[in-house]
Amino acid sequence: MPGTMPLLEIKDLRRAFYGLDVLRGVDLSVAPGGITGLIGPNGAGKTTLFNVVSGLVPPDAGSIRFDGEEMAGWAPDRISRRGLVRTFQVARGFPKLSVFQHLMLYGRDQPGESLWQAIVGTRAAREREAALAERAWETARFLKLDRLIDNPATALSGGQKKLLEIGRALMAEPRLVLLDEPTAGVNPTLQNEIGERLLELPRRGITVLLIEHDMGFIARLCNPVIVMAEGQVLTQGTFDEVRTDHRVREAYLGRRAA
Ligand SMILES: Nc1ncnc2c1ncn2[C@@H]1O[C@H](COP(=O)(O)OP(=O)(O)OP(=O)(O)O)[C@@H](O)[C@H]1O
Repeated sequence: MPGTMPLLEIKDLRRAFYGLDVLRGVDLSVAPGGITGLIGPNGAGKTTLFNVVSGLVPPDAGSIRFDGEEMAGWAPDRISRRGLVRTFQVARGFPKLSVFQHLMLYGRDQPGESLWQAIVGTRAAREREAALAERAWETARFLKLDRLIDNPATALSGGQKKLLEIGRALMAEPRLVLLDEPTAGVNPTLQNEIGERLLELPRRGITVLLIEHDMGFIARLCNPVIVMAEGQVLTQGTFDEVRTDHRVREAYLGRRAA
């Protein structure tokens, strides 16, 4: 939308590893309220961009403004408390915990909660725990994981694990979620299911930026689509615009030929 302040605005973001320039001056912005796709050939720097934006890897240079606030170089927990949360390509987890426990764990680190209150079991802490449990249930229902809420997370299928990973991000009450390949390795039925859930997020006030290699999924969900290649943003537009852009084709073909 013209005139709308971007929710996320990245300028000239740079990061190298052992002399290899992986992010070579990334400029992009994400408007609030939609699902933006981030695509590009393997090695383009997409996951590294997520790592830097979420605070896992500090940038060498550049600016990351979220909702108008500069957060380049901040620690991950400070960033997520501000409402910018990411998921990982390979869902990480704790083998012994149930779906419910996983969700509760990720809802915890909220402003206003103190460990001391939790230890002494004040009324405020009990109320907070109850509210958190309600949110865990609501999140599980939203993702259709409620039937499985007491199961160990390890017993979930690959696709259900992906849903749980999204659920953990939602427990942090984000305003922006970065999803790294939310449907990689998932069967088509569950992929559709995940897509349907994601389409709901903007209606709940959650903006989405997602990396995906499945172009059908990108076409169905994402507008705009940002294309990265060799550590920079190559172009952006609707899926059809970028699909027919010869520079995008060359970037993909170039990598395959390499
Ligand atoms: N911590 C690191 N140490 C060294 N090199 C790294 C590190 N993180 C990323 N790289 C390198 O950065 C380059 C870009 O990787 P990145 O994973 O960001 O690309 P990508 O676009 O996400 O690719 P894919 O689509 O395959 O996931 C790769 O050459 C990778 O080896």
